[in-house]
Order: sequence, then structure tokens, then C-alpha cells
Amino acid sequence: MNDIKLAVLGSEGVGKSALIVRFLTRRFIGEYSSTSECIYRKRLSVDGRQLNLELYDPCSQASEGKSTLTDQIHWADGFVVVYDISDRSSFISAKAVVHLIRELQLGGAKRDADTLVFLVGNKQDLCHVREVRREEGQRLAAELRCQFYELSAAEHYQEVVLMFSKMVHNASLGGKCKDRRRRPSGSKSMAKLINNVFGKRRKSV
Ligand SMILES: Nc1nc2c(ncn2[C@@H]2O[C@H](COP(=O)(O)OP(=O)(O)OP(=O)(O)O)[C@@H](O)[C@H]2O)c(=O)[nH]1
Repeated sequence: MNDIKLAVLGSEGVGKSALIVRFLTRRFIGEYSSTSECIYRKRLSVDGRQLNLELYDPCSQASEGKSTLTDQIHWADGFVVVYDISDRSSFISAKAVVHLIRELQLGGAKRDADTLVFLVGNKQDLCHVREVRREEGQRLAAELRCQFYELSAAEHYQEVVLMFSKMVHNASLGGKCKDRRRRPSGSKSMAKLINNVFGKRRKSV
């Protein structure tokens, strides 16, 4: 069975956990406990093939033994790089992350690399306080050779599932799945994912 490793990256509070939880549980839950980075696992069937999906959710807070962004990029097959459309600084961070992915991929001769980086503008429901125009996201994605999505983990279940499904599909093509790489850190089961919910104290939007 093949493993697909996806990293969901982006600056603090952009909604990385929210997107992952939406995809894995169908639910949007306002607050998440994530004091440590983690990997969630899901078994999927794609085009009749059984796949083990590993989804890496970094924790933005500094913690001892935390993997570096470079470790995370080396580990993953595909990347969902998230920014918050109501926070321009998160857009600038997302751009830097995609640049780093491209830089580290240069030596790696990864095939199909263009299809394995998605730029995602999250929190589309906050368009009344938007700081990043959709066209800017589209332009950046074109410049960086990424696929672009603008959506809302809070309001768009189908879009979130479609986005992750497309990434899984892309990563499953062409023998992209790597076998043994160092895991960025610990892993978590679905039970732990559920346990994380409600634990984190954070300002709601
Ligand atoms: N309005 C709105 N709020 C969202 C959306 N997605 C996430 N949030 C909120 O944004 C805050 C941060 O969400 P998280 O999923 O914890 O963000 P994160 O990127 O995992 O944050 P770190 O783990 O600190 O890096 C929470 O209060 C969420 O409820 C969205 O689509 N719309």
C-alpha cells in the first residue's frame, strides 16, 4: 500500500487545523488545541487503489524538538500552503513558504512538482474585512506555478474536500509516494484529533 504525505503549511491562525478537521471529520469547530505538531492518518481508496494518507499539521507555537520547515518540506509529497484572506502578512508568509518549497525541490528533481503545491486563501467568509484580493492570490499562484483555491473552512465543506481530494489524487499519480522518510514529529490518531478540539484558547473571528 502506498503512503501519501501532505503538509499543510502557513502562518499562525490561518486555519490549517480547521481545514484538516473539516476534511477528516466534515465538521468546522471554532477552537482547536494544538500545542504540538502532529500527523493525522486516514486510509483512502483512490481510483481503486488503497492509500494511506498522512496529513501533517504544524503547530505555530515554538516547542522543544519541533521540526523545521525544511524538515517538513523534505518529508512531504505535496503541500497545501494556506493564508488568511483577511490578513496580508499571512499572504506574504505563504509566498515565502512556496519559494522555499521551490528552492528545496530544485535539487530533488521531483516530477509533477507543479501539481503538488496548492496555494489556499482561507476564511473567504470574511470577505468584508478582506486584505488580499482574489486576483492577487491567483496571480501569485500563477507566478509560483501552484494551483489556487479560495475557500472557507467555516462555510465550505465540499470545496475543502475537493481541494484535498485533488491534492491526494495528484500525489498518487506517477509513483510520487515515498516510502521511508523521517517524520517531522509525533503522529496522532483520529481519536486524538477529536480530543484536540475545544482545548485551545484562542480569539475567535
Ligand atoms: N471566519 C473563519 N474563521 C476561521 C476559518 N478557519 C479557521 N478559522 C478560525 O481561525 C482561528 C485559527 O484556526 P486554526 O485552524 O487553529 O489555525 P491554525 O493555522 O491551525 O493555527 P496554528 O495551529 O496556531 O498554526 C480559529 O479561531 C478558527 O475558528 C474560516 O474559514 N473562517
